[in-house]
Amino acid sequence: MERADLLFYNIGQLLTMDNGSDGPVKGKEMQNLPLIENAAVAVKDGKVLKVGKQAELMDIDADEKIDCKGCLVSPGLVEPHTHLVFGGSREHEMALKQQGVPYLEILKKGGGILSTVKATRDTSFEELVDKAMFHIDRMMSYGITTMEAKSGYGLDYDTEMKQMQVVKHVKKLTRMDIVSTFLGAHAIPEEFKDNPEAFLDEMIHMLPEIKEKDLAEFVDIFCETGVFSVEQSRAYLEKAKKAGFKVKIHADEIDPLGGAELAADVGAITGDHLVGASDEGIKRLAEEGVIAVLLPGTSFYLGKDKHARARKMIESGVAVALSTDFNPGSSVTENLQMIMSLAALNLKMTPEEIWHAVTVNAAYAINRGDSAGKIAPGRHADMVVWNAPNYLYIPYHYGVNHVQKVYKAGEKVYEKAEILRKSYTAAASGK
Ligand SMILES: N=CN[C@@H](CCC(=O)O)C(=O)O
Ligand SMILES: [Zn+2]
Repeated sequence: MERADLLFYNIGQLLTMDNGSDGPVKGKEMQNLPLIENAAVAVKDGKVLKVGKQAELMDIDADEKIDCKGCLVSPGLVEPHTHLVFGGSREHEMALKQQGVPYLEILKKGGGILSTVKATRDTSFEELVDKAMFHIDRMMSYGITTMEAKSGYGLDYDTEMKQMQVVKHVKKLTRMDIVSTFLGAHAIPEEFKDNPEAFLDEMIHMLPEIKEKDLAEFVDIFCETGVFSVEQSRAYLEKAKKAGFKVKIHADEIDPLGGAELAADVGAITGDHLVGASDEGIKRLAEEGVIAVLLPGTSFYLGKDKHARARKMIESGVAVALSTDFNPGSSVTENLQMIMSLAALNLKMTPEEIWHAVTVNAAYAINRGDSAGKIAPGRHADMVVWNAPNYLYIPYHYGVNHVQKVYKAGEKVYEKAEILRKSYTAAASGK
């Protein structure tokens, strides 16, 4: 008899996300959801041993059998765009936004990103580690098992290095898989406000050391009005590629500058935000196979009524991924399930497309397509057992956490706590 360490059984719906082929799932293909009903999954040595109909797996002898009670089971969610490491917080900006002060105006006056830069420069390594761990744990509780983390709140050598060293350090403290991105070009610091080119040169000079110390896999830039122009971004990313990095772009987030076209031109793995992406830009993303990382929580939180054109992107053959954009200014949430609801409501994505966007496509967006985002034999058993009867339910019931249990490489890393009802149920029954 075959032996396993774990057997997940009585799974009502199992989203394997395994369509038998490699690469991100593009365009209309995102509608075809790889799903098995009445399923089971066997796990051995942290890896998936067998996946199939329950009847085919019940003769496997397992040390631990996990009754999924007819619920939904999916791969661990993948979060492809976060600004994880920062000092302080910006709750005071909420009132400014309510008074109608635009996001880029707050930045121009030295607030926004620049106020977090000041706080991050003033925060110790140890405090940043604790703070990052707090947010990582919360993301894990929402079902995320693989994520990306950007620097970008230092804007000087010491603090950018500190942020990336924090990420390197927290990787040793958590079961979360974390992919690091250098976003030194996130804003123009006060010291360089009249000479952005010199600032970009400073950031470029850091690249060999970042590479040598293995502190980041990706380089990213904020291409936006009042931040870095398309031409500055192009030159910067070309140099980053020469230094051996994969590249990403904060593109067309607020103003439509041609960031999507730039992402296609430079062969970026992803273009992120893309709220203002042009028709031509979307066409080019599809042609060049650039993954669109959409962040509907940011449009929601900034009070915008303009949203990324997900339907147009999918109809044009683009692979779409979704993310929280977790950061202290434009999207303050670790809840990727909430983003799934916003993608349904504001981006008009279907539930089938949304599940692709938070698993397999998000994994490819951070170069983890080979290891995350699918439940398939030989892969790490990163799995979520949901308190939900089916996959439609998660975007439908919004704003709350539906996770029952999270497993990372076959190890349980989170289980929902029970409400302590004993005293009042006893009182109600007169005992
Ligand atoms: N737009 C640039 N960066 C972040 C916001 C960072 C911040 O406001 O602190 C974003 O992706 O939205
Ligand atoms: Zn961002």
